[in-house]
Amino acid sequence: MNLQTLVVKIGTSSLTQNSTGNLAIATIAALVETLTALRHQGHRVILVSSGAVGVGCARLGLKERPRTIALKQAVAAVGQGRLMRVYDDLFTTLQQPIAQVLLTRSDLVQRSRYVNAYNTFQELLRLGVIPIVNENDTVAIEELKFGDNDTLSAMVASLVEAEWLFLMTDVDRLYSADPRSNPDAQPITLVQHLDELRQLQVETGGSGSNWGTGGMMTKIEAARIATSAGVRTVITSSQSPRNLEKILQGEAIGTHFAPQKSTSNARKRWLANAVIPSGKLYLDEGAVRAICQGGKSLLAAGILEVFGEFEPSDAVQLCDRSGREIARGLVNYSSDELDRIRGRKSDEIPEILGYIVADTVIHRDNLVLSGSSSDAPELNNTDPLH
Ligand SMILES: Nc1ncnc2c1ncn2[C@@H]1O[C@H](COP(=O)(O)OP(=O)(O)O)[C@@H](O)[C@H]1O
Ligand SMILES: N[C@@H](CCC(=O)OP(=O)(O)O)C(=O)O
Repeated sequence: MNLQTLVVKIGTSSLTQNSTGNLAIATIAALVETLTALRHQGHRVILVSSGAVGVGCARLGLKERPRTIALKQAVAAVGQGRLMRVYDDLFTTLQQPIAQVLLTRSDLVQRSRYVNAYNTFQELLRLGVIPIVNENDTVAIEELKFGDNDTLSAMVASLVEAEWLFLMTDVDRLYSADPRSNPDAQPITLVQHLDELRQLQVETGGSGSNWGTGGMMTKIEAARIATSAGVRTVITSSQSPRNLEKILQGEAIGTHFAPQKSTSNARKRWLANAVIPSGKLYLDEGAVRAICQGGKSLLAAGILEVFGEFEPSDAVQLCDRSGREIARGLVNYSSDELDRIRGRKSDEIPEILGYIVADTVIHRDNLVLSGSSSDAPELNNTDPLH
């Protein structure tokens, strides 16, 4: 059998009972059995588990999700420990070692911490451990949060170069609208490209339970991140974890999102998926063409407008005249400097600024196309991860 890296995400609505918020023990036990079986078959398995806030609420007798950030962070601290205790008891029964990995967005934004997280996951997987990942809710600050575990799981799948991301939830697949409120909603089984969902006018609604967050919206965003990193993504029911094995054997269960051609360059994957842009550059048609079709670096001459405040080495979005993002990259100049040199030739930079940092505003090595990063010509791979 083809041994693969699998990231499995399970949401609060599946881990807890909607009416009481208590743990759904049977679901968790079935999941633990399945993941252990997949491990024994030789697959490398990572579980991204929500539930800290939900379990914390149940433990403290709170009847709804906390609304203030401080309360949510406190409740998550109560719930995370209990959740891990349950997982450890069940996995230990099957002699399967696990590890707790708590991440915040800032752990992936900074390149050195991203590489460090990558190395830690590789060691855990090499040791045969199933890492159980959650957002570090207790310390995550608003601007540096994943905010939902669908996004977190997609970023983890991209980080570890997984073959599969399974988003296990309380519906069996994606529908054209929320099946709870629309009995006529049509099931969607295969999405070759996310543009199809726009054409089908899929409604993503809110969460189906009192405890889940984001509903289908965050799952589709997760599918976008994962598939653009080359990870096949499946939305499937948490009620039948054994289905994961059937899906791996080729059965068409759930909604499948086909992987897109992705860059093999790990640094570019980090740039495309993990960094948070601090600004935006609007480019003229010539610059858009040079970047999208020619695989060229960005020069100051092609920049029309500069938005946001940023420093050299920060990430920015590159947009065409209409504001559509075409690429992301790490700048050689600050926003103040770019405001002064935009639209000007590179040989004019020393005269305008009194110095020159680089001929390019963004070198092609630090640039990745949005959507299908693979369109950019591949470069020599000098990345420490490869
Ligand atoms: N188009 C759709 N197709 C399927 N489910 C949808 C759709 N739009 C909204 N939903 C709702 O999304 C819910 C799952 O999201 P959520 O409660 O956030 O789950 P989780 O806790 O697993 O992340 C479903 O119960 C369903 O009611
Ligand atoms: N980190 C949070 C999970 C937030 C979240 O995304 O929840 P869900 O939509 O149920 O996957 C927790 O453990 O409660």
